[in-house]
Amino acid sequence: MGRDDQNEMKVGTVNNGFDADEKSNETSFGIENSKSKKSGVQLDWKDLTVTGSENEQPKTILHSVSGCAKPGTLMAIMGSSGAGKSTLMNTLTRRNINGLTIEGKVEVSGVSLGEDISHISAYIQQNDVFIGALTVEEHLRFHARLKLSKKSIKFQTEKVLEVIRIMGLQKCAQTVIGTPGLSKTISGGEMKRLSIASEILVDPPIIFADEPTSGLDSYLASAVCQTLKDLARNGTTVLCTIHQPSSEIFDIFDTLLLLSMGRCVFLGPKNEAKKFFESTGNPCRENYNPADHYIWETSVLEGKEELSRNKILKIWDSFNASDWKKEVAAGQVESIKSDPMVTDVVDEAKANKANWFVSFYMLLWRALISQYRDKSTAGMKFGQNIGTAIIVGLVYLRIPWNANENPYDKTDVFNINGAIFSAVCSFSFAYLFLVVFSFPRMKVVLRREYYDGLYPLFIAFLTESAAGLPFLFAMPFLFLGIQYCMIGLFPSWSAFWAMYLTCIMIALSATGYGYMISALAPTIEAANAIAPPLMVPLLLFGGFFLQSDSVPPWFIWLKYISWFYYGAENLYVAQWREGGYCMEISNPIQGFFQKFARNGSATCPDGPTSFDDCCGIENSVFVEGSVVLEGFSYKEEYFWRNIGCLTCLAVGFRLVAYFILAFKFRAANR
Ligand SMILES: Nc1ncnc2c1ncn2[C@@H]1O[C@H](COP(=O)(O)OP(=O)(O)OP(=O)(O)O)[C@@H](O)[C@H]1O
Repeated sequence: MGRDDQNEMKVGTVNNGFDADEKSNETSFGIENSKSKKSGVQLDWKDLTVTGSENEQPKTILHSVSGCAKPGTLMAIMGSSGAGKSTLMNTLTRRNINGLTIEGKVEVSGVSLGEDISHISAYIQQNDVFIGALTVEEHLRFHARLKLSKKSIKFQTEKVLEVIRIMGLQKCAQTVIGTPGLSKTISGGEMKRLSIASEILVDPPIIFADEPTSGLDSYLASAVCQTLKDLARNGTTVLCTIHQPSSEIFDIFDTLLLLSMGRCVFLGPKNEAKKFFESTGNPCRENYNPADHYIWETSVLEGKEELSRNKILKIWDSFNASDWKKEVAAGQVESIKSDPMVTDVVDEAKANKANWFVSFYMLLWRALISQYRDKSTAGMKFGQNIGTAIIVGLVYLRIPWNANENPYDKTDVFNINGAIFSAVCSFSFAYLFLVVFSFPRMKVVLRREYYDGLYPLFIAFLTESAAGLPFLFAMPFLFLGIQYCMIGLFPSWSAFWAMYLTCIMIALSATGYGYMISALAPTIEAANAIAPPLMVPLLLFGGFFLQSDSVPPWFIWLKYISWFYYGAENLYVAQWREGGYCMEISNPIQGFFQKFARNGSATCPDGPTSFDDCCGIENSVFVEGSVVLEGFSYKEEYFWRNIGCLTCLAVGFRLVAYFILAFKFRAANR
């Protein structure tokens, strides 16, 4: 069978038709039985022993668990809390296994896939994770573009509409998903259905569902399980952990895997479990929910721990000696011959994944939509910038500079330097805090999508940085414009553009540092706590508070990674390289000597005039801006060197941030 045929078959798994053998799917969301079932794959796990550690002592979580799940069946994985359900699911899907030692084999139709199992399976996790700003349909389109990238847009669109119909999401297709706790969201049931919809877009041969009914009412829980059953009926192998299902929901499942104390105490057809428990001397009472009975009988009861453990071990022994166990072993033998179709499906899934360009485009699209829709945050960022500019402007308010009518005087020099210092500080803090929560905030989504193989990490990082650029370019323009009007900075276009370029570079460096902190911090609270102490040393050694020469030698390196150091020098240079100020001289003799001492540097901008008539102010001399720069040891010729250094910082901080993220998201942390 060619790949296209296989694909046609997979795509055609949902069509109009109804299998009379099956129970009516009146509560499902509407997957109808396929006329042509896909061939499907079998999942086997053999002698899985999983060891973790507790109080630095090794702890066996799963004890030689074996089993198989056949195509076309819906398996319930049940057990009391702590029985090992999630560990088994994680081991099978190769997720969240950091710190665990795993022995044994997991095979898909006889092929050991390792981490590639993610290409052939879908994992519907317990917590639904979405970017809240997207609508239901946009979210599915995003997934379709990344997972079915090699298919035409028409195909992707049809697939999206199909899963919307299958999962009964038509009513909320255009509704924004929302963020729990922050904004109005679609309902819990709709979220769960959307999670399933995003996973079945590619029609995976295996579906793992971890507690898909948690938090749903009985009708929705039953509908979700029936939907999984319908997917199974069409040839998918479905495994589902479930907690205390009602008898109606339990009835939907085909097979039961019961875990207790990390041991498989039953695996077989659901209806046979009753016989098995009877055979162990623990029959289920009439009219009692069998699922509750099985869990109760295999739970370690408080106050009767020893008794319960002995009983569970007896049940385990009975199962190991039973025909059901033999059947499991026999079922596994069938799949020992590897099926080459499995590697074809994996290759096809990999080939269908988006390339870097499409991934970048889609992630950028999603990030920009999120920014655009999140009006309150965008408004806050905008308001914070404008507000800061106005406050600094009001504090240092001054009529614009004019060579003849309103030249700077000594107080203006002091104020303007203060204003520039305040601007660099407020600017830096504002931009750093603009991005410092990025990764803790998107960590959950990023983690899930990256480990699902949806896109490479560096693309996610690049788009996160790129999405903020319009803001980074626009805001300094507005900020500087306001400052220019209110503070009366030196009014020349060359000074303005030099300041604008420097402000952009400061913003890029500060955001780079922000991304670094963001990548380091595990939570939003941690990012909030560590950002100021990590920024203050750069501010202190940036040259405002300590002259460069007096920086202690062991802190000297801090100066070189401080954007304050390069940025402030450039802003002062831009302000003072063209202008100057008028200094009143109360004593003409003192003025003469000052002028003489400066070797003629105190002159009027319009040419030499008498020192007592500078800039139209009597008894004053014009002091060139270079004198102000000299006071700070700033040099005009360092302007481009500083821009170069700021560029290195902006890139360098981002690279460090990326490497921190890559370390956190390494394969061993899956
Ligand atoms: N990484 C780990 N290191 C050490 N012990 C672990 C680790 N992961 C899980 N455990 C322990 O293994 C046991 C089984 O955990 P698991 O989460 O698989 O149970 P569960 O059946 O899914 O429980 P629940 O229904 O409450 O989610 C628990 O006692 C748990 O504390």
